[in-house]
Amino acid sequence: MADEADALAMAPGDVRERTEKAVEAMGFLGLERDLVIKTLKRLHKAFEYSQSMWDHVEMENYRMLADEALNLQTKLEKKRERATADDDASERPSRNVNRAQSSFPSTPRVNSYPERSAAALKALASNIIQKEEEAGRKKMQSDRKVSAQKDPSLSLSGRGPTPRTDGRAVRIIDPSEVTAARRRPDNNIAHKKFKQRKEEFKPQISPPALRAQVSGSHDIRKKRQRLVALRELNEPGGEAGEVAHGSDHDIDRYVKGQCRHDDKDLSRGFEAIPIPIVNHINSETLPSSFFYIDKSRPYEKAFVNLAISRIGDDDCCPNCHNDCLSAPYLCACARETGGEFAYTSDGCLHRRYIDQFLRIKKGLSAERKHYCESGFHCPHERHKNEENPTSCKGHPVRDFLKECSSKCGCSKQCGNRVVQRGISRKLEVYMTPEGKGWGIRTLEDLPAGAFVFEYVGEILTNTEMWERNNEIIRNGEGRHTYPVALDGDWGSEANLKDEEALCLDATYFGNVARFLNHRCLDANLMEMPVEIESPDRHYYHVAFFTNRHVKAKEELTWDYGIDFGDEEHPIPAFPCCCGSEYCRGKMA
Ligand SMILES: C[S@@+](CC[C@H](N)C(=O)[O-])C[C@H]1O[C@@H](n2cnc3c(N)ncnc32)[C@H](O)[C@@H]1O
Repeated sequence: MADEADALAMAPGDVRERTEKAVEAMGFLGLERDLVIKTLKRLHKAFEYSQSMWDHVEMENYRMLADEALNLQTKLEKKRERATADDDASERPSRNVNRAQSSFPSTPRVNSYPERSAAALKALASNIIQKEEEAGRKKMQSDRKVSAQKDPSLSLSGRGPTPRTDGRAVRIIDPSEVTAARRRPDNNIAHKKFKQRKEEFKPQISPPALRAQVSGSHDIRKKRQRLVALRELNEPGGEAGEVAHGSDHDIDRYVKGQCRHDDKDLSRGFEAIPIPIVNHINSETLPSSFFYIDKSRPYEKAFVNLAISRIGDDDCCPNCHNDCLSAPYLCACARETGGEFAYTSDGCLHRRYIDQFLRIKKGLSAERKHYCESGFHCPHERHKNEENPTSCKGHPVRDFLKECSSKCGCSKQCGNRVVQRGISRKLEVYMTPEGKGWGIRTLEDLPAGAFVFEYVGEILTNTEMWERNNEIIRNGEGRHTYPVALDGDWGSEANLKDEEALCLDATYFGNVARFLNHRCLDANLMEMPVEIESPDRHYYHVAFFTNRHVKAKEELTWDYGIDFGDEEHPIPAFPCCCGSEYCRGKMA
């Protein structure tokens, strides 16, 4: 029974349901969904991602959540006010995280809800946790006394809380102690506001009805649904139990969807060919915080304009039929690639692109570079040291591939539509034996120039990406994000703002390319920028092609272009174990 209750608390469906209930309850107070989700994340973190957070959140009609949401609202309002003031004072907001943190003014605010810092919230949570543990210990001691009287061999004296299979300690909650620990003086504004709003709702919803709506814990039907969901999650490949190790992103994840990886097909049928997941090395499973998507999507603020009206008559071939490659004339879509299509009739990238790539890699051809016009406004450089930015080190000039698009008259099978048709090669995600974590290998021989996959992820502005990285640094998670800058055209834009420059991040949402490992210099894949829907090259596709023949079962690799010696980079590079004779990132 105890196990069942425990497992119930960990079921992702349960977390999602509880999140929704909390959002709904706060909606009655006029608190917005985004704010509530953010607050839940803060609480989640403050409770060290323990599922016991939910018990506290749901107590007393979500009183704690209402308090914290109002705290956060005040904080965000203050931040917005400050940002507006800063905007007036200077044109560009600060990007240096460390400085931004330390220079946060702490001016008291009049007529606002008292603000609580993350540290204070953490202190509050640890106070509650301590109380719980104390209560748990007391309860265990008394339980032990009873059990010892019944069966002396069950005595666990001196061992502390019972370890769970997931490594976290079980906390036995005594609600009366917890409530006492959280009780606040009567002049608690949030509580008053909450009570007042509850009064306002009285005519429409009686307190028991509200309670049923916001909690559902007494609703037998809901309980049964939870149990069914739990049973499903306990099937092989399910992720029951993983939630206990969740991060800040968990709540987002449960709001956005569930991540259950199917060992038979990572893509859940979204790709034409299934992508199996195999692990013959250890017992690790794929990260549950990763969700497979087959097409890139903007995260929040990225401006991606794919309007048909932006495709000019010169950028498409409306008069073509079937296959542009076998037409007796060269259509407009070949003009972009120098009057020749980029693909051969067997669907591979033309040899000239591979040769050019290899020449550049081997240093035989000078890499052409674009330099940001004003030098010091390079998005790559300016965040490193805002006070004293380094000048633009140049962006490689990329030869874009251009595929036929929605305004072209050819068919989906046209030879100039390779990347947009998606993955067509047999691939496998597997646990690498060299300690690189998961990797990708091909299950079939691939000729040179074969399209393998594109890099799919969330489309973020540079600002959003830095915020995401900084959050990871602040949380001391020691994790990496997996962004790829869409910098193919940065060099041609003067004063490109961080709010406009884009990148793809596949850390949480992405396709199989997210498991592509790095190899120094002699990797077998090369990346190519591809223009499909948008001729402006602000947003484009990053496609991977083989640069040589690759044998079945070989790992697919890419040279990330990491500068392993870059000490200014806020996230240290991983010690490389690519095994290449040209390795630049080996540990000493
Ligand atoms: C894009 S992910 C690739 C998938 C990753 N291996 C995984 O298990 O999720 C990049 C991360 O993989 C690991 N990695 C990639 N190439 C590596 C290499 N050559 N040596 C060691 N670790 C590597 C690093 O941890 C890096 O941050």
